[in-house]
Amino acid sequence: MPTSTDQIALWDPSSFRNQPHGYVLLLLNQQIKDITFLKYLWTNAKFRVCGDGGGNQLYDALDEKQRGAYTPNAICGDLDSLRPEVQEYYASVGVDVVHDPDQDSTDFGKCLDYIQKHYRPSIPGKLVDHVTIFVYNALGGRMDHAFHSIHQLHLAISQQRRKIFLLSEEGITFLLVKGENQISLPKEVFGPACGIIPVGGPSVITTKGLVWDVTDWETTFGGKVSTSNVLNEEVVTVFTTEPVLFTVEIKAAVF
Ligand SMILES: Nc1ncnc2c1ncn2[C@@H]1O[C@H](COP(=O)(O)OP(=O)(O)OP(=O)(O)O)[C@@H](O)[C@H]1O
Ligand SMILES: Cc1ncc(C[n+]2csc(CCO)c2C)c(N)n1
Repeated sequence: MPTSTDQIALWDPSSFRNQPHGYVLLLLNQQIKDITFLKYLWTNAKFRVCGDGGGNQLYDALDEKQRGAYTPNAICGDLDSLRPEVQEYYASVGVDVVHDPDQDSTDFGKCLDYIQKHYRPSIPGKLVDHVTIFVYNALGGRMDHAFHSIHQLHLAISQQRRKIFLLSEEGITFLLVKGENQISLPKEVFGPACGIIPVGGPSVITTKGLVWDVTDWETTFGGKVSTSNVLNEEVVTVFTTEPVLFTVEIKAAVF
């Protein structure tokens, strides 16, 4: 869940740049396109987990000299993708390698369970009531995996203590909740292109801060969907009757 004040859900997708109480970085199994971006995310994160073959991707993206500076807290999954030499290396440097053979749940889900069990966000003198998780490389590969990632965003709404952002070098995607959402989108980080996608079924939305704003606009697949929209302000407000996906480009200059 986002931070909320008086029923307004507040979203800060640029918090991967610097977050006072830290965030969790979850690395999935897709090729790392830009290691500079991953290193940037890594440095600001407080806790890092790889989903199964995500461990191979990390291992392969770094040379021997750099590898020791980028060791995750854990690698979790059914471990059918993690190569033996990669597993051996990370186990030997103290990474918690967790094998869960269950074939009714995904490595992504197993990683979220691990994070819930092992990571408590903290900030001195302040109550932190949710965990922010940036998931790197959750979209854009196999379509069933991409939809599973979107499914995890829906699960996170009912699991109120979790706020998940799916991000890559290209953009960031997250699920807006029913009601009013206020999204902070600094223009040096995001844009111009964005979209609002009714992944959970028909919804009625009202927006403020976009070039093509809409009012009481029914959105549904087969009806109308706002893609190729453009940011017009640094704070965008979306009122929605059902959860809808918000997606926005990240500027390469950020990292
Ligand atoms: N091509 C991809 N696109 C998007 N996400 C991916 C892709 N490949 C893997 N993932 C994510 O990374 C996690 C770990 O991937 P890995 O390939 O190790 O899993 P897997 O258990 O072998 O997958 P499966 O059995 O579904 O093929 C997956 O649970 C999935 O969330
Ligand atoms: C209805 C149904 N569909 C697919 C799977 C397969 N499956 C889902 S998660 C998972 C593990 C992937 O690492 C596997 C193999 C299932 N069990 N039940």
